[in-house]
Amino acid sequence: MIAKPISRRGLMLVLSSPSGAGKTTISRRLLDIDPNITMSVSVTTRPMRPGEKPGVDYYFVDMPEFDRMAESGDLLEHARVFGNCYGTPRSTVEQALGAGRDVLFDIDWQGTQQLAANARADLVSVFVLPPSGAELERRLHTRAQDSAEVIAQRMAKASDEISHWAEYDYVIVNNDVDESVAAVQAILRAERLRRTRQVGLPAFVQSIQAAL
Ligand SMILES: Nc1ncnc2c1ncn2[C@@H]1O[C@H](COP(=O)(O)OP(=O)(O)OP(=O)(O)O)[C@@H](O)[C@H]1O
Ligand SMILES: Nc1nc2c(ncn2[C@@H]2O[C@H](COP(=O)(O)O)[C@@H](O)[C@H]2O)c(=O)[nH]1
Repeated sequence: MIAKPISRRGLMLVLSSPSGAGKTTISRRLLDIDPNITMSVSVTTRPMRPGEKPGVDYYFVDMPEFDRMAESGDLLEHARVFGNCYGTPRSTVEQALGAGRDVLFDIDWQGTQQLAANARADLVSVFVLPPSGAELERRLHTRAQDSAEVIAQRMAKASDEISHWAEYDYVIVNNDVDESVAAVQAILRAERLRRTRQVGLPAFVQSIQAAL
């Protein structure tokens, strides 16, 4: 007889990195191959980039709306990054976790610290490093979505961002996208098997013992 899957708590998988290291690229690939993951779509006051879709890449809001959400507790975490405000809507995350789904976050170190302070047991954090500073700058230019001024501003902040690498559970160097995606999948696989996340284990073990 094949046993029913053991129920488990969903986890919060956070990817952080300096801008341009590849979080979005890795996230999209993970979402394509793993149906158990829900992406947390953030709200932001930053202008929409060419090709971005509202409600898919971000919920684009103005500053008064962002302040209203932050003040009414609608955001699980929020931070100012590169002069704009970003935050994670609470409701999607809570619904997904409640349904035993994993939630993927593309957020910075400030947001990760807030999640760690409020929900450490559910958090799995991964810091994505670029192979080098020169390659990081090349990627920001190749993406061709930000002005030279915005790229210069993000490069100027890269060292500060990277200084938070040691606060994360895992660190990967995004040299090759396939390898990075495989590394994050391996992390996910192990973290899903943690005893404390498998909330259906006591009942399952009891059912085995009862039949012995
Ligand atoms: N391993 C890789 N090798 C080469 N290019 C890559 C790699 N990973 C991502 N890229 C490219 O680098 C650019 C930046 O990637 P991406 O937008 O995923 O970065 P990000 O970390 O999400 O940035 P941001 O924080 O600004 O949102 C994109 O053009 C992407 O195609
Ligand atoms: N603390 C949070 N950081 C966020 C959130 N959404 C995105 N981000 C981070 O902002 C920068 C810039 O993103 P970009 O899309 O403008 O390039 C990047 O480091 C993201 O990880 C959020 O909800 N909270």
